[in-house]
Amino acid sequence: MGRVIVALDQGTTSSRAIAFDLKGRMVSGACEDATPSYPRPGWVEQNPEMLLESQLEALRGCLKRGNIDPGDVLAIGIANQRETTLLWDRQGRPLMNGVVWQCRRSAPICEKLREEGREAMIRERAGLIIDPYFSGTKIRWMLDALPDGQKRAERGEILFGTVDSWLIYHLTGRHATDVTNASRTMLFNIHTLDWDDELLAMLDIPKVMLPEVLPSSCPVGMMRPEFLGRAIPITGVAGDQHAALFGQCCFEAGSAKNTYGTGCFLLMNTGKEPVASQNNLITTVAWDLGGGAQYALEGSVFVAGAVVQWLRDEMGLIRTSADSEALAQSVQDTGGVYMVPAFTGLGAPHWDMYGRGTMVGITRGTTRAHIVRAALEAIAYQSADVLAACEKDSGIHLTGLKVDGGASANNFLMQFQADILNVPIERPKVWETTARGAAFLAGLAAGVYGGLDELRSLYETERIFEPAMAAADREHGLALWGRAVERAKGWAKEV
Ligand SMILES: Nc1ncnc2c1ncn2[C@@H]1O[C@H](COP(=O)(O)OP(=O)(O)O)[C@@H](O)[C@H]1O
Ligand SMILES: O=P(O)(O)OC[C@H](O)CO
Repeated sequence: MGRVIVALDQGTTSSRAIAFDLKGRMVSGACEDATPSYPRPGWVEQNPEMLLESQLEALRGCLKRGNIDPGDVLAIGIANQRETTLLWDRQGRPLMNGVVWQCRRSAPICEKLREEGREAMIRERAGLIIDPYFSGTKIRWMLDALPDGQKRAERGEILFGTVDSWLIYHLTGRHATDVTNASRTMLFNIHTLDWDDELLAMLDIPKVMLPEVLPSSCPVGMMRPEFLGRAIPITGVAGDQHAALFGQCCFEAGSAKNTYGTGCFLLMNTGKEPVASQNNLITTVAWDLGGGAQYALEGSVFVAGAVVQWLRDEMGLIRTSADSEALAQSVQDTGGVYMVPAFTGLGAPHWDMYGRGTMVGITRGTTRAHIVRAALEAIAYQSADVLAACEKDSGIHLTGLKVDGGASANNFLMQFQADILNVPIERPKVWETTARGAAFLAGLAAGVYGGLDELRSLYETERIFEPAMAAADREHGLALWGRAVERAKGWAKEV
């Protein structure tokens, strides 16, 4: 095996390590479960030690499976689930379970921020909407829950980080994050690219607990030799959705990708200036290669592939996630069933933290296949809502959308997505674009790649799904979907 770049992709449900050769081809990979726990309705947690251990296990597995000598690993790049909030002490010991991005526990803190009229200020500085999704209110909740939490944090005894920081801290000893991850905290000013004193004061979060903010492609530190027997440079870090945008080579303003993983994240590159959303999207830092930030508009949908998992694990309607494809194709339509999988509220563009899942239109004739099809269609409808907002905000009409993530393997879903958007869907040969993006970021800083043109030349399309639905059917479907969404809103306040 020749020389490689290894990407660590720490996601919501799995930790993956993937080795790429210098042409960006996957040469080895390993995956370990990173299962979250759900201690109360709407709460989602992860054990920080488990995140680290599963990631290291995946790394070792990837090298072993590919027969890769650690000496041939030129650089490591990290991509991670974003917003998930961890607190640890200066010995690196976690102080409690990590609060996962999907967790709703800080909803009351968000409500208070809304009552205080902070919306416009947060949107202007952080580019974000007030929602428990982002790290800031999670940190507040955690400091309140820990004995003497606030005082200890003020004394510098407690460190905060998203999953990238947690990994970097343990792998290198440095307390650092990158601009993309920082831009998801609600504490970071996306214009100055620095922590924002007013946002910190708003939540009473001591600056001393925050990591140093780095570009997404730069020398981060050396992974200590104790892990693989020799020191290896870490030279790329980005939130997973930003890494996927990069891995999809969406380098120009107006290019966009949608990742179908646990959730669905549609990001559109908007260039060197942040675009303020008028349609309930968020403005985020796409990446910084060291010469300033590139920005993106993002629509985040909380539940996408996770609804398929739920049909499999809780409802027992399918045996594997992949089975959903044939079952959905076994019926002509959903028989009038619409499912809104708002299990953890609704993200963009609705932002209803009290929304909950619903299904409408069930009859005695509704079958398992109808329900599975309705779930897959819901993933596409949610993405359509987000894309419509993206087009309105940017004034750009998309001529194509690149896709990736576990559920993008589903051909029924991809065809339905093309139909409902009326836009061709392009699926790349390398589906692990998140990992590929992290490897590209690391490879640029390590001097493996000469620049963006070289990365572009490595991109290969696997399949294009052309839209084939009549306009009237599309409009009918979207209208009924909109009505179903209205029914899901606010439900947690009723029960
Ligand atoms: N063929 C498929 N059809 C539909 N959903 C799928 C398929 N394969 C995987 N999934 C879903 O995709 C998700 C896993 O995608 P992945 O990109 O690995 O997610 P994450 O990075 O969020 O952990 C799971 O929720 C799974 O249910
Ligand atoms: O773990 P994923 O791939 O579903 O991504 C999670 C997102 O980064 C959350 O914002």
